[in-house]
Amino acid sequence: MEWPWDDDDDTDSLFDEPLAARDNAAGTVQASGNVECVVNDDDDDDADSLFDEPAASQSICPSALADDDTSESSPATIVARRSAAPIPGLHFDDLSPVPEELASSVLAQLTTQYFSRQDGPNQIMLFTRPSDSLPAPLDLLLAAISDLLRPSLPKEVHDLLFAPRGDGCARQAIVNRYAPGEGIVSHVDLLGRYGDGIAGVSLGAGCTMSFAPVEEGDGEPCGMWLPPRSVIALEGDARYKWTHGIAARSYDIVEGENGSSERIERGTRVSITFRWMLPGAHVVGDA
Ligand SMILES: O=C(O)CCC(=O)C(=O)O
Ligand SMILES: [Fe+2]
Repeated sequence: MEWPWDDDDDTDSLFDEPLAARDNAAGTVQASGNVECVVNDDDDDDADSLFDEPAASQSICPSALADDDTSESSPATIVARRSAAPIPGLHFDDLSPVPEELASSVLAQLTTQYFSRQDGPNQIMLFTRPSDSLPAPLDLLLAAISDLLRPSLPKEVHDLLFAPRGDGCARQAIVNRYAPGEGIVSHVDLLGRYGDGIAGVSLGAGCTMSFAPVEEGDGEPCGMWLPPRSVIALEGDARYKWTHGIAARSYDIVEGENGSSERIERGTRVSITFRWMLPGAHVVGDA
């Protein structure tokens, strides 16, 4: 079996499509046990980089690009809601956060392992082979959010997100670290790589996630505040017919009490996004 990172000159590379290029994109691969880890960690103009595609669909923006955007029509002036946006397939329950002890322990372990250098990577992609598990902290987090969401999700949605796959699908976890002022360009997660059922956890600081329909007229764009330790799940329309993104700002404007709004300064946020690779999408070339 050949893995995508075995040959990053291959035009069939997993990363030929705009995936997750960030301002400091390059791409080195570290292997640890059964998990492959792609680290996005320095400036690189090399066209053979794993991340050499233009950042059209997903890119993390450096603060210089869009911070301090105060124009009236800018997303900064959209007041983010605190409850789930009315988008079919978007699941969000602010009342069931990841337990504090687990959240701090996972955040500490991820920070030590991947983000210990200030000028180091801000994005880590971890791929398992089908039937293997993720590194321990992420595996624990995944099990915890599966338990947390079980009571509030329809069974078929819970199964889509968490049930072990018999179809050879591999798990992918992407860990993003955002300093205040950084965001991610609005996008739909790659259709040719990832399946349905995406779960995201916010650790450290919160942020506003923006949503907009892919087809104009399918709904109103909106912002949703994701507090620290919250979990969001996207499936169906929310995964396929709506974009999600995070404006590159150092603060958010969020619904307050009694119709008021409040300004919340951003802190460093670490997000973990769990996805399924499509059957066979982890294999490149001849299997
Ligand atoms: O940071 C987040 O919560 C979103 C990350 C994301 O959308 C992605 O990596 O595709
Ligand atoms: Fe995404």
